[in-house]
Amino acid sequence: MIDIEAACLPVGMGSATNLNDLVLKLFEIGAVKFGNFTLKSGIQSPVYFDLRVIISYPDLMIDVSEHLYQASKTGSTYQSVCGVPYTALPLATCISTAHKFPMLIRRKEAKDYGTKKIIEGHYKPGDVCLVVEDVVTSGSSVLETVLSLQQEEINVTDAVVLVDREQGGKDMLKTKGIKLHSVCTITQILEVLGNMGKLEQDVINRTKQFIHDNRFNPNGNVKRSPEDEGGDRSIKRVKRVLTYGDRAKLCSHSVAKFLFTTMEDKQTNLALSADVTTGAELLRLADAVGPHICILKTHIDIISDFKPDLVHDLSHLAEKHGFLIFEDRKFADIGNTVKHQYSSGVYRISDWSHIINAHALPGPGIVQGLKEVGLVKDRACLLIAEMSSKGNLATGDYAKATLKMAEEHDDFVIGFITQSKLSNDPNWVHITPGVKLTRGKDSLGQQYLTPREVICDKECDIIIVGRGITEAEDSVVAAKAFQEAGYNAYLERMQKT
Ligand SMILES: O=c1ccn([C@@H]2O[C@H](COP(=O)(O)O)[C@@H](O)[C@H]2O)c(=O)[nH]1
Repeated sequence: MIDIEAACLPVGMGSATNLNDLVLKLFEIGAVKFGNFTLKSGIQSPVYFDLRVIISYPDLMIDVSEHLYQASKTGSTYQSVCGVPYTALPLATCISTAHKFPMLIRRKEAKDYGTKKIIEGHYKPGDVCLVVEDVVTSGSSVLETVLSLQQEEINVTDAVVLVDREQGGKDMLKTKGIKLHSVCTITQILEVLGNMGKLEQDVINRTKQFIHDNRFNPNGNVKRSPEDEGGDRSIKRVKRVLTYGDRAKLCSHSVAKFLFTTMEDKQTNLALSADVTTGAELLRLADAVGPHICILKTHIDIISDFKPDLVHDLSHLAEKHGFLIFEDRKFADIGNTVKHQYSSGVYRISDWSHIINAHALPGPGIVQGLKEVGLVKDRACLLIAEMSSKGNLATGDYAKATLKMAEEHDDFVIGFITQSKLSNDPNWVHITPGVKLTRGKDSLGQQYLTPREVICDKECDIIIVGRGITEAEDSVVAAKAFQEAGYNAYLERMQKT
């Protein structure tokens, strides 16, 4: 066990430079830039941190990691140190080797659907780990690493970051019981560079204003500035038609990003609802129709001969053809129960299904429960806002309340099962079941719209088609027809908007 207060500097390692020199050096090597930058959220920012470049300057690496180490000295005792992948990995390594701290590595993705470990290194339940990060904005990256560690019963009480952008990350982490220590804040950087005459006053003012206007609340959502909320009507907003590809670039969730990219690349907004009852039939259909779809939707509990091999083989087909798997489980219980239903039992859904869905009916606890399982595995959730069946009770303000719930969990929820578009925010994916080439209904209340009605008129993104394909004489021919109808409707909508 290492007491961080008691740990001494290794021989040959000098004390770190002062903060002013460190900030100046970061500025000089372009690790801190001022100008006009488009962040991954699509937001224009006057400041950008690219701390990856530090690895090209070994002396600076030692200096930065020593500052991190000093900032983390809080009297707490840690058994290990773990960097948030990827930029903070070498920094954690420097701290580890300089101060003889055992290191842990968190894999960014659990390969082979959870069979490989997420945390590498030796540890035991109850160990306390210090998390290291380069820049904190909303705090979500630190939290992802914390959640992975906690899944292995490793405790995290403190995290240390080189730059706190002061956009709400510290407060968010505090709500999760994590104390965030920083080497410097963006305010300090502006002050140091301003005093050294490296920045014009208007750049400093613009940056301060940006930080003020783009704070995240503890749920990870940006608190909108007055202009964004329409407070200043004199600011004109240019409406731009966003393609699936544009939206892929805007999305912060990896599953939504992959989905929009796939839709653009494969020219398909078709999800196949593979409602067949044997494993062989499911695999045959997935392999045959795979080139034409972006999602394969399953009801795994209707497979009469289910064996774990089935989802393993299905996952291979998903990789081969480039589609996502969506288990249409429609979770509808309290948070604690859905956690078990999602992670364990016969189907172990979270191990293989990229997307799941849930009813909003039980309240936010259901999303929180699912998220505790799915977030660390990079999984995504859809909330069921509207249903296709006649006489369903999801009416009135239900969809609006569902949207609000999704907004509070937008690190895990990527969109909706719905019959119409709920929001203009391009991050949300709107997915619609109940689709055939002609309008109609079945004998048990299912109601069908056409691809054009769904994509062009209702402005949804993806059509879900089941029996229109599975009961067709030739499922591939039918899938191609739906792919064409769905994608043409999208192109028509692009022309129209
Ligand atoms: O509101 C909803 C939600 C889910 N579904 C599911 O979609 C498919 C539709 O199959 P079809 O054969 O195309 O009717 C099915 O798996 C449902 O469980 C839905 O239809 N409506």
